[in-house]
Amino acid sequence: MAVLEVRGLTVGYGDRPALRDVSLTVEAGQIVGLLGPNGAGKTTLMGAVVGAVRPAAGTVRVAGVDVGTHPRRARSRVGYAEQELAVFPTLTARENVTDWAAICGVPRRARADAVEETLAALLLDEVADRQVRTLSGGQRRRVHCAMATVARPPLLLLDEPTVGVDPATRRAVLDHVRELAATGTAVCYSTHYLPEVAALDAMVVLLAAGRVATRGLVGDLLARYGSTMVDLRVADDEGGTRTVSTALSGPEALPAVLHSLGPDLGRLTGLEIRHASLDEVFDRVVAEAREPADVR
Ligand SMILES: Nc1ncnc2c1ncn2[C@@H]1O[C@H](COP(=O)(O)OP(=O)(O)OP(=O)(O)O)[C@@H](O)[C@H]1O
Repeated sequence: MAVLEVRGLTVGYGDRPALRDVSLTVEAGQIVGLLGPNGAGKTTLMGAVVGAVRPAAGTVRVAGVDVGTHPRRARSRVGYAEQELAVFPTLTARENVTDWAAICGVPRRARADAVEETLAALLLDEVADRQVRTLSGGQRRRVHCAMATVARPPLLLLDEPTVGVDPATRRAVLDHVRELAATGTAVCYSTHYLPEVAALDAMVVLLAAGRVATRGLVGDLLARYGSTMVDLRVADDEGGTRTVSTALSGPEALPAVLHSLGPDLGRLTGLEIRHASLDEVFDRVVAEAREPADVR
């Protein structure tokens, strides 16, 4: 079942388009990784899903409820951790999460268990009784994330939830997201860290300049756009080496690639042929999606 259904969504800020004819669905239990360079429209899309941004065209439905016509009912089905932290600094971590659970309608008898489970999942139990203003940036972000997930909403929107967190915490956030998806939560997860999307085995929706540039599972995208790369290591004047990376269409193209080094060919110290990384695929798709008029 589609928990989030976005159809033909177009949003502008003044006369500046931020989203153009974007459609996507997130099914129950599915994780969609929303990727795209700065300004691609990821936050705007989430804003439209929670009814904070009014579209110029298109529709958004959450669990079958139209955001345009029933914004409150739709909003009550969404847990949203926006990019900006929204935590009460003088309340403890536990109080923040408990109060939010109450606001979201988690019944009183189930509240304490839901709060403790969520705090534990995000490795916050040891700091749960400290005022949030005394916590580190990464801990605060986890409290913010816990507030979005504590009510187990049908749809979870996480906007760059791992910014500034350490590797152990990142793993905890990813595990928590995976567990929620396994119990049927539909997740829309925006990030600039491509390995996270791969670790979540998410369906990638890549936005560029307000449009869906491509979509697919990570493996499919690598197969579709991934090329063979050659890294040429060339000695520089300072006694070090620099690496020149180029896409290689096939073995027969290698002489031409070497030739392109010109006089530097005599300084070649090594070469390696490898598959393109996810980052290189991402750069290529974004570059191909960008229209001349979009370059600013
Ligand atoms: N409140 C606003 N008023 C005017 N323009 C805005 C506003 N919010 C966003 N924009 C513009 O809309 C476009 C999309 O911005 P958005 O924040 O949705 O991108 P993003 O993909 O989330 O970027 P980032 O990766 O930097 O978070 C950008 O060109 C941005 O400058």
